[in-house]
Amino acid sequence: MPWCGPRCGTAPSPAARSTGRWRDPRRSGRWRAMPAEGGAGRPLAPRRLAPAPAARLSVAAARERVLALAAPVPGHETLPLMAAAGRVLAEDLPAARDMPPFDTAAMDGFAIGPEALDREPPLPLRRRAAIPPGHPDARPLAAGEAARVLTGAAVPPGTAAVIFEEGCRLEGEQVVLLRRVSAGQHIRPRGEDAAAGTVVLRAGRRLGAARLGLAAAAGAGPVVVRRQARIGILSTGSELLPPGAIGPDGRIPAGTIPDANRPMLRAILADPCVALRDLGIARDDDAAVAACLAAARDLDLVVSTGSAAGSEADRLGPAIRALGGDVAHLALAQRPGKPLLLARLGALPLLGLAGNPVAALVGALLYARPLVERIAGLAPSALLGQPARLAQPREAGERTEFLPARLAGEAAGLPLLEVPRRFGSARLTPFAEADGLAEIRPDGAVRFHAFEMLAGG
Ligand SMILES: Nc1nc2c(c(=O)[nH]1)N[C@H]1C(S)=C(S)[C@@H](COP(=O)(O)OP(=O)(O)OC[C@H]3O[C@@H](n4cnc5c(N)ncnc54)[C@H](O)[C@@H]3O)O[C@H]1N2
Ligand code: MOO
Repeated sequence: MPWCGPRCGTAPSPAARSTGRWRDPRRSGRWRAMPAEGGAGRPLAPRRLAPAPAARLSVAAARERVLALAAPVPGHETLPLMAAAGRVLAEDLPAARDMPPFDTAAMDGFAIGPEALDREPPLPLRRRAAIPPGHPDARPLAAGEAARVLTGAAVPPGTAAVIFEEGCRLEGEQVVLLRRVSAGQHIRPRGEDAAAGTVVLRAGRRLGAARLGLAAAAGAGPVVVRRQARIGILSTGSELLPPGAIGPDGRIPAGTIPDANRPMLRAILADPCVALRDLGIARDDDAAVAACLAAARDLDLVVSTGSAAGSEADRLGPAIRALGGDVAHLALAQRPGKPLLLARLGALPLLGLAGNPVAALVGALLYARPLVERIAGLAPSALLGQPARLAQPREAGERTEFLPARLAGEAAGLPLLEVPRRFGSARLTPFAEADGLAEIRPDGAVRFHAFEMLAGG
């Protein structure tokens, strides 16, 4: 199956035009019918908004347009630290205490005083009772004493260094130092990581695992974070059945297909910074679309699939216009996912992805996810990818292609990608074995986008 309908293949050559047939370079040996021109051949849809190829937006330009659709949410909330994993800090976070809060033993061993530093071994010292972590001993170290300390314990006042136990021998009540010790050895001085009051985390940073650990180490209690981005997900199309739903006879009713897009959107947009609202399926009539959008008025964004191309059955755009909103249909220089709808209904922005499931998947990864990140106050993930090679050479198309790709090893230090022989914008089966997307640009450059990097696996 080709990526898309007959209107969006590469342009036929003059020779092909003369025969009325043209060759699809992606299906060697297979021929497709020549696209109808003007009024000849099959009837055209009464109103279609796809601009001419020259007006198609590049992936980078489309991302800019999409990211301009909405700003980061302004609201804040205060959460206990343990509930703030993955959230975005709304205020700078200063250390509540010195880090570490006291001079700390970095080894199991013995705390020694200044008189025992840099001395020729063996050096006998009097052994003092052990200081375990969490049980500080405020008595200063006397001259000639060595206090047993365990890693993480506060060293007693007057400690000049810690010698680890492997460098000592016990003889009755004595500890004999078997090597020279220099000042400060195996001590983590109070405040060496940060002094109390120092800002250790800036507003706007996400509290991922490491930063959450840092916040906890800095003594943070409740933290002020950005409120979650409220995102609605909507499928459009009268042919859709809710995912998992089957007819009473156990079969899918004639003419219907399961909604494959909402589960994908849910998985791609799920994030601690996001509160997702499932807006369900809007049938192809204006009242049904309006009812779904009425349940979305308090959201920060709706991401929909289907109805993006603007045929007469696509009611999303007309329904938004009828409600007083603005709608723009874009055509992108990419495959799949050529049509993209941007809309605004009052304060509510809407991003409409193409309905074919692979187009919806690619659109959600390339456009919806970065926009949701921006709304949540995160930096939108860049579409970097790794330079890669294809195991089987492929002709580049006029548009940037995104194909399911399996990692098949490495060639000249680059990931080697296998792309299935048969794929299309309505075929999800090749993704069963895919590790990510292969991006093939019109100039032939190939990039690999691992699902882990795109949140799409
Ligand atoms: N005359 C033209 N026809 C089409 C063009 C074109 O340029 N001229 N573009 C084709 C391309 S490319 C795409 S992509 C689709 C995009 O159309 P829409 O976004 O308006 O999507 P729909 O028409 O609503 O659906 C397309 C296709 O996808 C199936 N679908 C929709 N939603 C779901 C879902 N949630 N789960 C599973 N499958 C879904 C739907 O049944 C259709 O088969 O338009 C082409 N046509
Ligand atoms: O190629 Mo369409 O744009 O099937 O997604």
